[in-house]
Amino acid sequence: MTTTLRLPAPAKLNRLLHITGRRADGYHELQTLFQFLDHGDTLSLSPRDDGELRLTPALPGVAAADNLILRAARLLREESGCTRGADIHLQKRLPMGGGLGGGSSDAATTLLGLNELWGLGLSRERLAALGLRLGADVPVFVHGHAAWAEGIGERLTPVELDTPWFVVIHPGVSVATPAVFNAPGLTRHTPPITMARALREGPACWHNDCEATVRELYPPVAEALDWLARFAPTRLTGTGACLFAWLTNEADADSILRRLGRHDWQGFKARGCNRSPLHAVLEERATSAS
Ligand SMILES: C[C@](O)(CO)[C@H](O)COP(=O)(O)OP(=O)(O)OC[C@H]1O[C@@H](n2ccc(N)nc2=O)[C@H](O)[C@@H]1O
Ligand SMILES: Nc1ncnc2c1ncn2[C@@H]1O[C@H](COP(=O)(O)OP(=O)(O)OP(=O)(O)O)[C@@H](O)[C@H]1O
Repeated sequence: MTTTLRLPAPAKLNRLLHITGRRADGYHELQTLFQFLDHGDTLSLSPRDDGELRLTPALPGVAAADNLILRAARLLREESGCTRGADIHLQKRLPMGGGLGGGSSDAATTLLGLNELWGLGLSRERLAALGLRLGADVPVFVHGHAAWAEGIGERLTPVELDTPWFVVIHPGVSVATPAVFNAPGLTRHTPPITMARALREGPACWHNDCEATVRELYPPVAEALDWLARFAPTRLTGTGACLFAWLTNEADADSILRRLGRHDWQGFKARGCNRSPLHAVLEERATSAS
């Protein structure tokens, strides 16, 4: 019987994103608070004995060789010496270039899922280090806990945040992360704050340093930010294009979504989670197997 692992690849939000410097290699030093959503992509993974790695369906505009799922699978094989293959099916829900970390989350789910399916036994630390070679956002998805992050986003301290309802809007444009980080006008020198202060003061001291640049480069994002802020406090996630507002109850989220009514904007509601839905599924599996 073939084992198929069906695993979530949740979205993340950057509840704040402060840029505090730029390294010699061009990457930016940041401070951010990552939190997961109970909404995301789903991957189904089954082993193949002929060594082939197959992914369906193809993602529009992404060559198979560049797909982070296949890159993660190949990296894991190179590092472990494993020669097995896999069939991977991706149910994509997260918009690409949305700031929700969809590609990074798919990569992390692939690393954890194939580690289990192929019986490799690599530690979370080792998988996170491999993930960092694929993207700055991959390690938090591998570790699976809401986190205060520094460095380029890889130095993680687990935190417990409030878990409100969120309304997330995608304003119909795709933002290229490098275009934002390379913009001359980007704020790059926000004074660092301590994690203790960020947690003590809460959203009053949380902002996203990419917002001004993204507003300028992508006017539909600016329009959506202004619209959503009429109802509740609103921020950009990552480098956009998605933005989110937080609400104390689900009914308020529903009420905002009913007013959305624009065909070029897509919106959804989701609950914030401090533990990744991926890790919840993997731990449930481990418990029921023991
Ligand atoms: C903005 C965030 O989403 C916040 O969580 C991430 O820092 C971006 O993470 P990511 O999409 O995994 O980004 P990567 O694929 O590693 O980098 C894409 C490009 O963004 C820029 N980049 C990214 C992360 C970072 N800390 N500094 C950067 O300058 C670099 O030009 C890099 O070539
Ligand atoms: N499996 C994948 N899913 C999504 N994008 C992928 C995948 N593989 C490669 N990519 C490429 O990575 C780019 C960034 O995708 P992603 O969905 O992670 O963006 P994002 O949400 O803006 O990420 P971040 O918040 O980490 O900046 C896409 O535009 C696409 O070209």
